[in-house]
Amino acid sequence: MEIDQLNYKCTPQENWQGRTDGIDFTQQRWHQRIQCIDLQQNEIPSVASGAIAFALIGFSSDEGVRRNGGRTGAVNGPAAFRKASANLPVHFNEQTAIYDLGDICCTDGNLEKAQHELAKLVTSALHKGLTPLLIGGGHEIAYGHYCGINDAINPEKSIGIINFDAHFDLREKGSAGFSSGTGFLQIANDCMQSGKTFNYLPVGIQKNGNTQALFLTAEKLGVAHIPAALFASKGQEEVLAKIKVFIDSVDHVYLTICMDVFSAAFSPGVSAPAFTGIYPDHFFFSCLELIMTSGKLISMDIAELNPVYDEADRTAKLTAAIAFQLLSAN
Ligand SMILES: N=CN[C@@H](CCC(=O)O)C(=O)O
Ligand SMILES: [Mn+2]
Ligand SMILES: [Mn+2]
Repeated sequence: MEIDQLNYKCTPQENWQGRTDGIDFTQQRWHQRIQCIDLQQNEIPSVASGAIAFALIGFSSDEGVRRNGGRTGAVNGPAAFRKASANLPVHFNEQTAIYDLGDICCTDGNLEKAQHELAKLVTSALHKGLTPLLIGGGHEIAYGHYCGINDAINPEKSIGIINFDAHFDLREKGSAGFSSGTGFLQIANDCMQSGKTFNYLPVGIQKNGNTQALFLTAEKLGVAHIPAALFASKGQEEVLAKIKVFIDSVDHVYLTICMDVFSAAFSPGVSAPAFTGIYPDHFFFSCLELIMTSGKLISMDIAELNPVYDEADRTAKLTAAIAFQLLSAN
């Protein structure tokens, strides 16, 4: 595929370094399995039908958070993620391939261009039969990611967006332009223009992280959200039931996880920490399980990992643990 070199950085294979217990498959860790592809030299590998392959793609951008007046640093999220996940033990099948396709970068303030390059890469990876896992970067990753999915699928089919996030990210374009807080309103507007239904389920929403105006925008758009408070044990069945009903109502699911959905105790390395956020406990992982086993998950991302504010790498390690779950199901 054509990729603008100004927006692209391949991952050198030697960046995947870690502990080596042995070379037998059962002894391996991620750094021994992940294959880096330089998209300026090589095509995205095709996947044989029936085989499973994931495309790891970084979105190295601070621009959306900067425009949104937040704390920058997520530009180095993809690098922190690779470092934190290199030693993860391999629990996927020997036939499963994981390609690191490198980073789409925004270095010149032109966020729209970087999102466009990201969308093109996502579309190409999906056309080749890969399942993308994107690592941000700010939550401006979502708009580029969605556009790429939308371009890849049969236009008759619907996309449902499940967003684990403390925030709606349904802001109007600000004086600095579109940002990390506007992505889902941009998608809603695109849907409106093309006559598509906007299927959006924000999960883990905090009252103390969103203005009344944002709740009203969600209501006007017909967006039903799952509040963080419902993650308390008495609400858990309802959370699972609501996610299931949403999945049943769409053809494809795009999963996006904003690392600030978690309590700041677990996820301090983000722009806008949620002090009353959800816990990354077994219940959270059972929500992921429900989505992963639906057979509808087309593409996923994890956004807002910001190593500048991380403590003892715990947000990076949590991001890695979520990716581990997402990639180890088969
Ligand atoms: N992607 C983040 N969005 C949040 C950030 C909130 C904040 O910085 O306090 C938002 O715009 O609402
Ligand atoms: Mn967000
Ligand atoms: Mn958020």
